[in-house]
Amino acid sequence: MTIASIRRGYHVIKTVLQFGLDDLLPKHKTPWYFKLLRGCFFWLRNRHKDKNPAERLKLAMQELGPVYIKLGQMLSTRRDLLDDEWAYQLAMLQDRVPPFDSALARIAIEEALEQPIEDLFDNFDETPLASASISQVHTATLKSNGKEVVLKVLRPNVEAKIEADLQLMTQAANLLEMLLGDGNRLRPAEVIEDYRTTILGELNLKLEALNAIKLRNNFLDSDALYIPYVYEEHCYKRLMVMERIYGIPVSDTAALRAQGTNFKLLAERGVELFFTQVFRDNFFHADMHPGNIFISTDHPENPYYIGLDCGIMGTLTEVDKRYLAENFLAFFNRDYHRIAQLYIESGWVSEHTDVLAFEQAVKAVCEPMFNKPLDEISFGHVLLELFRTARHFDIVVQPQLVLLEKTLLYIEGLGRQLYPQLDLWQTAKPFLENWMDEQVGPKAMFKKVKTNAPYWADMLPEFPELIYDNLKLGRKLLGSQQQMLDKYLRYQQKSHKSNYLLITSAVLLICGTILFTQSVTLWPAYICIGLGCILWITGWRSRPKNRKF
Ligand SMILES: Nc1ncnc2c1ncn2[C@@H]1O[C@H](COP(=O)(O)OP(=O)(O)OP(=O)(O)O)[C@@H](O)[C@H]1O
Repeated sequence: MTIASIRRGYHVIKTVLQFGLDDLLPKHKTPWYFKLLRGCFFWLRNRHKDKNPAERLKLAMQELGPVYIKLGQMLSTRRDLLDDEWAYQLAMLQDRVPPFDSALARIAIEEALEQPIEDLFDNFDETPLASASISQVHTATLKSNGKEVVLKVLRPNVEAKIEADLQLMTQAANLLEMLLGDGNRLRPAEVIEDYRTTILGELNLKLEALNAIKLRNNFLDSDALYIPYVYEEHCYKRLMVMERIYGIPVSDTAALRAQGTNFKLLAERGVELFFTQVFRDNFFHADMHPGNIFISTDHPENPYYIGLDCGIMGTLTEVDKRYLAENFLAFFNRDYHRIAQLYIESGWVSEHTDVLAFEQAVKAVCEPMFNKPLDEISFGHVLLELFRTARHFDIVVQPQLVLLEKTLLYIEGLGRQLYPQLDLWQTAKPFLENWMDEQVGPKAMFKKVKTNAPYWADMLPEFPELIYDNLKLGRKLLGSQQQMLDKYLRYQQKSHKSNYLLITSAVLLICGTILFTQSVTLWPAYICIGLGCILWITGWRSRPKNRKF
């Protein structure tokens, strides 16, 4: 444990206690050791008694920085779990984090551009348009084409703050792995390591720009999602320049209602977007909190999403994708036996797991869900329950699926907010069935042949040469194998001969010694011993020296 992480740990405890977050725990349920620990920090009193608990939580997260703000952003989407005041306060973490000094923003932008802002932009607005966890956004007009743009610049020193928090989290995760029996199965250290890669990736705006360009290209003809144009030539590690968009934040349901938005279509398009990104493109936006999603204003009856902040993108392996799709389908079809089987086939649980017991456990979690009205079903709740169930079996938490689960939670929160009656199953099922058909049916076979055909056609002229080379290689291999065999046989022959001589010499030496001690005439003893010595020397010298063939 480093000094920096001890200091940071103390800062976290101090913030939690000074914003009175310990008061949020019900008194009668607080364990004695927790009360004892609280007593040890008696000088850290709640200094914000005048504010309500939700506001205190928001302020504490703001104080603690980006890693905690991101956690707050995620929580803010769970309106089904939180009261309105809590969700309202946490939603402010999405784009209303206190801004940093505009003079610092100007310096950072000019450092990245290596020239004054005014050389490239007109109307640079010193007052930020928005200020979020990682960055601050300023508006301007691009001199070269007169288009409105935004300049997104990283907060000063944000990397060091995140690194300190990650170190602390890693240490906490290591401790957890040591303390908890099933800590290893949950792989907290690995999950944190994965989060580290993701969040550090978000600190590189050049990477974010490339992600945005890729996502934009994937949805260029889509009527469900629009990604703003990115000016790649003006993007750097700490600065990104892109088209300014106008839209209504997805969380502003009052404004959306006022413009007559078709909520049902919007919610269905949200689900469709999730599955298209995961299964069709294998490239999904993994930071879909409402601060990053806007709704178009041009055709409210046919609305589309506008996506920002492509810092965190997820991908899955082909195998995981396939098992996931099958899992979803089995789930929609209430085929719990198949779910249990899939978990074993994919290696997510040990092959020694009792399939029947596991199937029953999964059924116990999922079945009650189907008996509830749609607006009471929570995927988040099911995931949580499945996770708890998993602890009784040998389930290893897959880090690559954690991002996906988080995205699913966002989507659920969003869908719930827009259109509570949304039938997730009916919207997703046809899409998945179609995708599975494309993966395994004759269509898939045809597609694979079609995809590989140009490659095979390219290779065709080289076939005779390849065949000739392979035959030559085969002959060469055969030759060297024969050589190896010959060497081995010679080694064996030498070894047998030497062993034979050594054993005979030993017999002669023993006989010679006996004759020497027992008989009156000594010359037979001398002959035996002499012969024994000669044979021993010959046998020893004829030992094979090299065991390498
Ligand atoms: N192209 C744009 N046009 C208009 N407003 C924008 C644009 N890009 C960003 N914004 C505004 O800036 C806010 C913050 O942007 P963004 O989410 O990209 O920053 P961030 O620091 O990565 O935030 P997060 O906390 O989500 O990580 C957005 O919520 C939005 O209000």
